[in-house]
Amino acid sequence: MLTYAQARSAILERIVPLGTEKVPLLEAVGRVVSADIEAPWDLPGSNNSAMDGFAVRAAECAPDRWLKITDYIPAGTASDSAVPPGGAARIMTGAPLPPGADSVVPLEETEERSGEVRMQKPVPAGNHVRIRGEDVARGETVVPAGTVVLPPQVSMLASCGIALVPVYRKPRVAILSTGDELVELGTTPGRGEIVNSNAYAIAAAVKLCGAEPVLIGTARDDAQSHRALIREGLKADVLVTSAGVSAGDRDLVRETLAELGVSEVFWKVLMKPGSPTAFALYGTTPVFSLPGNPVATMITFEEFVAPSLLKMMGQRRILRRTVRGVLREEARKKEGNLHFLRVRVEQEGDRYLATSSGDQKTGILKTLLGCNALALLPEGSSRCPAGTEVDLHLIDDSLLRVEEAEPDGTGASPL
Ligand SMILES: Nc1nc2c(c(=O)[nH]1)N[C@H]1C(S)=C(S)[C@@H](COP(=O)(O)OP(=O)(O)OC[C@H]3O[C@@H](n4cnc5c(N)ncnc54)[C@H](O)[C@@H]3O)O[C@H]1N2
Ligand code: MOO
Repeated sequence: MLTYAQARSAILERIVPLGTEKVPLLEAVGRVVSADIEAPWDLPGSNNSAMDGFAVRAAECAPDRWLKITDYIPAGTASDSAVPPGGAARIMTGAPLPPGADSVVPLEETEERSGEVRMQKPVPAGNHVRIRGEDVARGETVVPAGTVVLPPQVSMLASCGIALVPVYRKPRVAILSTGDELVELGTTPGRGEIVNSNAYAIAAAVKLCGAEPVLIGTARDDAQSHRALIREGLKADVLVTSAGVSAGDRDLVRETLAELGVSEVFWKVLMKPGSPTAFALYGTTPVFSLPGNPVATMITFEEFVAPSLLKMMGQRRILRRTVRGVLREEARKKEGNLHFLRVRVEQEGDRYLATSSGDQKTGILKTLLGCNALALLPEGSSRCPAGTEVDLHLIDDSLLRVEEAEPDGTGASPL
């Protein structure tokens, strides 16, 4: 049986980025640029004013000299008439500097009388002038391949007039539930039945990765139903199945996959929850068979599927931030398996302290809601006393945010 680390490597070394596509600028947000993007023009496109004021010839601006106002250049216009010696052009922020002018004097540093203006202090050449191309030169790479598109990239791409952005494709992830006990959301379960929550949990996690979930339904516990839906699922970029993957006599997922030509890379991992996980490939299409217990489903998604989807989308940061931390209380486990303990981590100075979020049985879902990290209790030990140092996979970023929003929503910084 593979260790968790071996299983994760066995998966990730087989995952390759999907193809690329060009999408409208706003659809590129959060996605990864697949080719270097160059500026088609200089930014700014001309020498222009950084202030509302007067465009002047600096050398003509002796203190107490009145200059004739010869032009008016609001933003959005451009003037070809040169500022004559002894003249000044009224200019607004962003408007191109007229010929002859080499400096701008802000309004508040000037004094005006009918048709004339005087500068209150000496004017250096080049004052408040933005030089053509000083931000970006035409042909310069403004967004390199591999960059995640965030608002600053959007600002730059829009400034460059780039309406279609080359990005890695989002995988379509088929989600297949299995089991006769499942009823759909909206139906009250009868005796022996449960709601198919895994399909929704997996879909939510797929969405948060930036990929596209496709719920393809529930396979009943018979070979024909499994075959039909797995065939359907294999048309997607990724297939994720839930349940039917352990030792039960109605666990049909693995044998149906094999029958349909899907090659298994591994089954079973030395981890808890999640030991019956299987991973297989259909050509290059990854197939993840996750165990059915909802906590095991979520943890194996988090540890195996999420990094794979991110890698397929060209992301370079595919793993959660891992820090070393200390258990506040003793934890017991079975020797031989790596245990993922649901914990709440708090930072005290430069130390991370982890407290169990409650009952750790795989059947207890509640404690997954209350945790912000998974603590990895190593394979070799059976007892981890308080104070044991462990790896912590931080599964939400609340540790990085310090300001709390007020209940009315005020108080939180948007950035
Ligand atoms: N003899 C053995 N029995 C079990 C083993 C084992 O190694 N030998 N492993 C146990 C472990 S660990 C897990 S985890 C489960 C995983 O089993 P399966 O993946 O085959 O899943 P099922 O048995 O079909 O279901 C397990 C559990 O999850 C519930 N479930 C299933 N689908 C959904 C869904 N879509 N939404 C919500 N809940 C779901 C299901 O009702 C069961 O309670 O096997 C142990 N047994
Ligand atoms: O390992 Mo199972 O995945 O405990 O719940």
